[in-house]
Amino acid sequence: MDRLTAEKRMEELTKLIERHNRLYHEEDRPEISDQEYDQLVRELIALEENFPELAQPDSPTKRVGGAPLPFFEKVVHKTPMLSLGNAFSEEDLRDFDRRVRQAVGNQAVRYVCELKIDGLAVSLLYENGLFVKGATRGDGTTGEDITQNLRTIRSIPLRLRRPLSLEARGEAYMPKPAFEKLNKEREERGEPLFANPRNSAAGSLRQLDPKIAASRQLDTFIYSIGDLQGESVESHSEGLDLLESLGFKVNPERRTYSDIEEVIAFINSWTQKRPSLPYEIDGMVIKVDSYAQQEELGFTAKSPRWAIAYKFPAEEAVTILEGIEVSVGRTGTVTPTALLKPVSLAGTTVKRASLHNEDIIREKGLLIGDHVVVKKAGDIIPEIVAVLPERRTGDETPFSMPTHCPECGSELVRLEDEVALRCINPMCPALIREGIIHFVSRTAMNIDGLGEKVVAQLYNDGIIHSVADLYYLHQQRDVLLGMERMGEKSVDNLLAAIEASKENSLERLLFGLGIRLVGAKAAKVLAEHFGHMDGIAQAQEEEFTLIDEIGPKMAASLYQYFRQPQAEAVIERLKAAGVNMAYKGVRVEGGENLPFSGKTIVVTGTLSAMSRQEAEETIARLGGKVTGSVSKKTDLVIVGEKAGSKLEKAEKLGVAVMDEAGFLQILENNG
Ligand SMILES: NC(=O)c1ccc[n+]([C@@H]2O[C@H](COP(=O)([O-])OP(=O)(O)OC[C@H]3O[C@@H](n4cnc5c(N)ncnc54)[C@H](O)[C@@H]3O)[C@@H](O)[C@H]2O)c1
Repeated sequence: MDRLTAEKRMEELTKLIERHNRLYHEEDRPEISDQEYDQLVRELIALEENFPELAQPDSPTKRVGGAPLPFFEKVVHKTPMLSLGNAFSEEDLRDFDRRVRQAVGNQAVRYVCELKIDGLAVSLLYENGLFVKGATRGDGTTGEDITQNLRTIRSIPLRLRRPLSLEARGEAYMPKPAFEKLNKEREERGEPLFANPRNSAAGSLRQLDPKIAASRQLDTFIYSIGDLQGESVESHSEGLDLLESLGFKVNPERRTYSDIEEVIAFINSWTQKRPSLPYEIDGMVIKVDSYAQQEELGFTAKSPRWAIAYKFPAEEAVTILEGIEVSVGRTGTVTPTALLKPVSLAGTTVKRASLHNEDIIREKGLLIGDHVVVKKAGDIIPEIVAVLPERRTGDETPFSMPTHCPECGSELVRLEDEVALRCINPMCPALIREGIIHFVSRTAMNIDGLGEKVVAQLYNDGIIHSVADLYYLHQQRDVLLGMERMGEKSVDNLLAAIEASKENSLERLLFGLGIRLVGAKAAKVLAEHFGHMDGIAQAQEEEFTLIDEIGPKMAASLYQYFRQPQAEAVIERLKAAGVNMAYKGVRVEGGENLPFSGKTIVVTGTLSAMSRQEAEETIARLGGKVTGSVSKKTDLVIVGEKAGSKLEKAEKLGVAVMDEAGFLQILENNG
């Protein structure tokens, strides 16, 4: 970037940040998310580093908070109440550790890790054990006198257990239940809602009438001691212990470590556990424990060099909807997918989000170019949860769903009581291709080495036209060898996996055919009931409905499927290739012999080997019942990476827990 452009952008950023500071710190009504704000600040810092001569002495990167409100008495802090430097990654934390160790020479360092409570900083002055004055941080030098409001918070002792004079600093916050209750009441009264518990706590403490603050159920955690008279402490952790013994509420989730890697592990554990807390935390604070070392490290204009705030990755992010792509699935349903301006969300970059169906586009009033809020649903698939119409510029354009299939051009239809549009052309390349992808998938025929890309290539190049053609691929070894990324070894493995799949029990084949409405569980029931494909293919519609688990719609779908000449041809070709058509399990009523029979199972966290849906279908195939939440009735919880509150609950209730490796072992043992 040239100097002139940088100068312009820096001015622009300064104005923007100042505006958002005012809205957030002075008016308690932010318009953008903290992540967006932090992004603006990081951009300005980077420009100031690249063009130091352009950095302004009063830049918002060097200032703390906002101006105190005029209708409160002012309190000048004895020592400034500063902000904290930020860390957004493990690398940032290791850099902090390197800086600290460099500054203190070869001395050993101990860190205290604390939760970063999302409220507002308060200063509490005590004289001879009595609470005499309480203030906000304000601009760091001067805060607002909110003593009367602070007196209403029960966890702030009005008299200490010993008559000491000191300043206690901490965070005043609104617990989640109180925040939800407050916003519900405001909604009922038609008043504007608070954006988050932090802003509602700040708003409550800056009321002129203490009765209002008293009604807001605020709480505190105290995290530092200063100006202590007549006694002394040598370290931050000792200070916290003293505060606790004097009657302050100090957060119990604090730990001391000497190795930054232990600090990182502790932080990561909280990234997962934080939803279970009854109050909001937006990160973790890491502080050098020894006061002597803190002194050596000192301060920048805005923050201490001996502490850093690690900010959790965003669970929601704001970005721009750049377009909508429409694709056709194996059952012909047409699904729109949002194409997003790439944004970082919970540790990954998100570029696409599911929109499920057109109704969502209409309900949410989405326009191309809109600012949207994206969230990771169940921490895996991002989705659009809100549109921000107030951020429209007028350049946004509406989107309408196509009337014809983007792959085969035939007219799309809406089947009765369905919201989604469908392509009903059985010869549509999308339906066939996606159908083959489903057929080879882990929960169906489980053919290793046939990923989506390989299937798409085989189909697009005209090497296969249906699932049956897979079983004749050995006749085209040379063609396979000519494909990209296909060496001798991978072709051999692939052909062996296809050969092995011929031995699968009937339910896998039946599920793999992708008959509308027939999921893994129904396929199992049918296979068990009929024992052979021929029985199913020849059955009358009524015969299906006599089976408990099969409803009239599925019965109709099954009957129609087997009356199609293409379906008949595919099954004949599969038979001719030697694909097993019989049920191989023991035909016992209810399938008691399956590993998960009669078990209620919950899956939580991210599995590495398969999607959540695949896992659930597999469990169903193995006799288990999958539910969404953990209770006393749950028999087993299967946990993947980043399992959160469900794992905790299972542990609390004493429910059995199995990791992914254990789960995969069971799958392996059960074909
Ligand atoms: N959305 C917006 O428009 C907007 C605007 C301005 C600021 N902000 C948010 O506010 C931040 C800047 O505010 P800040 O200066 O208060 O910095 P900060 O929130 O990043 O960190 C400093 C504050 O952390 C708090 N804290 C909580 N637990 C603590 C603990 N255990 N030990 C020490 N401190 C603890 C203290 O109040 C302290 O003042 C931004 O990074 C952004 O997240 C948002």
